[in-house]
Amino acid sequence: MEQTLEKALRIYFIMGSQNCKQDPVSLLKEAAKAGITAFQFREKGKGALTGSPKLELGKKLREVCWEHQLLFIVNDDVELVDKLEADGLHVGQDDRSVQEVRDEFPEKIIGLSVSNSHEVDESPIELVDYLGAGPIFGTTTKPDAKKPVGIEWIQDLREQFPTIPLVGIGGIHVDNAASVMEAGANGVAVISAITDSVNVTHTVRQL
Ligand SMILES: Cc1ncc(COP(=O)(O)OP(=O)(O)O)c(N)n1
Ligand SMILES: Cc1ncsc1CCOP(=O)(O)O
Ligand SMILES: [Mg+2]
Repeated sequence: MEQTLEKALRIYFIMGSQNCKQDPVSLLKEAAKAGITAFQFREKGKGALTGSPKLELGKKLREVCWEHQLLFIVNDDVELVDKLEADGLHVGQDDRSVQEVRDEFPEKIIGLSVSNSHEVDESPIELVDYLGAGPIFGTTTKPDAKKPVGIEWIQDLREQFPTIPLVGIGGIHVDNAASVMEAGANGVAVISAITDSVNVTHTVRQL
């Protein structure tokens, strides 16, 4: 990966088969051609694949990322990182600890979710490569999401960490993505903005 992580996280598409009304591989291809800059394989929740079907889908999605020089990040599933030769792993506050995953993957990109100051205070931020901040706006995509924190949370994090790569997540769509960037984020992480779009190419370009 030649470009900086900040630039690579600019349009960060997250998805699993459970989010898709169409074939996930075709959807990722279309989004990749339209200009997404990173992808997170998040096969999780109602209807998600497990075991070898999950692995096989992950391989196909990874191929698309390789073809388009997109970052390929795995959500939660530590076991899949090496199996899928992923560029990195995203963990939240209730997942494997940052210290453990950094010990296991010294060279991989590690992203961490932070939703409030307490989580920041309790997290070894110096061990992670980027932060996922949110949910910024209301979302129905993640049923167990915390309460929306607003773009003020991006501003707070940017003030506290002037240089860390930072993406906003949660309820981000074409009409509010600019406000997240203006608050200090390097990128927007989106699921339904793209999976529910009737014109993926147009949506990605607008984002
Ligand atoms: C970029 C990014 N930011 C935040 C999250 C959410 O992670 P987490 O809180 O662990 O929730 P799940 O996605 O695992 O349900 C993310 N996945 N990506
Ligand atoms: C995974 C995740 N983490 C916080 S909100 C969220 C869901 C984001 O989905 P959407 O972009 O559809 O609101
Ligand atoms: Mg998680």
